[in-house]
Amino acid sequence: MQAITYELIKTCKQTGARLGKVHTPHGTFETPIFMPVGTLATVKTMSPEELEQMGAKIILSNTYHLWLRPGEDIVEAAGGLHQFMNWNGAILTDSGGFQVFSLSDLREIEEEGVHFRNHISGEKLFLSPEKAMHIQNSLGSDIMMAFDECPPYPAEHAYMKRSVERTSRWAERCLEAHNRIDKQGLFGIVQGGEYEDLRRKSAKDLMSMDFAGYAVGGLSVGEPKDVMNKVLDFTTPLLPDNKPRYLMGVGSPDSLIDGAIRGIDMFDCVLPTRIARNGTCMTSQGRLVVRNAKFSKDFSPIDPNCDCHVCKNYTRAYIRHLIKCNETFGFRLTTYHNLYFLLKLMKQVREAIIEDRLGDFREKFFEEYGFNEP
Ligand SMILES: O=c1[nH]cnc2cc3nc(NCc4cccs4)[nH]c3cc12
Ligand SMILES: [Zn+2]
Repeated sequence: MQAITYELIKTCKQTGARLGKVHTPHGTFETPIFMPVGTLATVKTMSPEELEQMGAKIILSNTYHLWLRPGEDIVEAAGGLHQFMNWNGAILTDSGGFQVFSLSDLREIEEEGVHFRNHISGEKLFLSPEKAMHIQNSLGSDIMMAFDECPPYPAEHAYMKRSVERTSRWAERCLEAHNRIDKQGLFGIVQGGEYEDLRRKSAKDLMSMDFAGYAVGGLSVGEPKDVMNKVLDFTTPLLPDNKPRYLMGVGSPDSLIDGAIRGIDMFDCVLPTRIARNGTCMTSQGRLVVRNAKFSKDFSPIDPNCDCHVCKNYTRAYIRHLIKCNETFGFRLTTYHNLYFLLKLMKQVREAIIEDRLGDFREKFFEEYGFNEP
């Protein structure tokens, strides 16, 4: 029995968005959904209890980081990642390829795998499809990602073609190495950059291999938003209706809505937690830099339209004070609110899909948030 199954509930009549359910060994979640990122086995400054309280159902963690520190053997000895970090919801782990390219130098890509330098100790390391699968098996994540190459943006068509062909061969090797079908689901990652012919080839290759779900990779790497939306316009329709579709690394409110409209079910991004730690909050009226002096005597909540625990109990003046004094509690408050804001946004997207009005919702949200698109 597959560990991960997808149930299509409804498609929005106004857009290409769809409401679905993903069943995992650690619970079921509705989609479209946002997944908070917990790279080092913690969603920075949040406790698992707070994540549960705010409605998070699935979080992300990183194979590369946990392999380096504390080591997959220690996580396995703890009984796996869920036990180690005391998180009972679902966990998805990225496979490490992207992190190697975005964090390490001295990278050599070969057919066998990637040689690189540990970005902390400087020692030489090697990661292959088989090794990435072994580490994820030890971590015990519910959803594992195939080992892929995410080429830089932009990339020549010739390079991208060779890269897609190798990523397809690596995907095959990941499937062969994946031996816990009943406990862990494996998603393939579609590459191909902005080239429709290569996206078609990548999707066709991966769909012939029958993964539990499909990610659209190679995006949110510096390309303009209209390029991302164009790639999604011709890529998501290629993917099967009965499997989850995951857009990697996307997390700004406008991109979440535009990705859902184009048929994406799952999103992750470090944005909400990263900007929170420098005192920037997402609100229904746009971004608010709460450390700004103009909020020093502002005793209103971060977002008057937000019903989160932070907005009910704390003021901009107090949070600004904490951030200015570099008090950890201040970062906890901005992080909690930002995550709650995106989780609630996706709940509103799901409601709009049920009522066939996601296009109207987009227009109203964009206008209030201040996105310049009409
Ligand atoms: O093709 C991909 N393959 C596997 N993991 C990814 C993660 C990704 N994360 C982003 N963007 C978000 C970022 C996070 C840090 C720097 S960019 N784009 C991504 C693309 C990929
Ligand atoms: Zn709030």
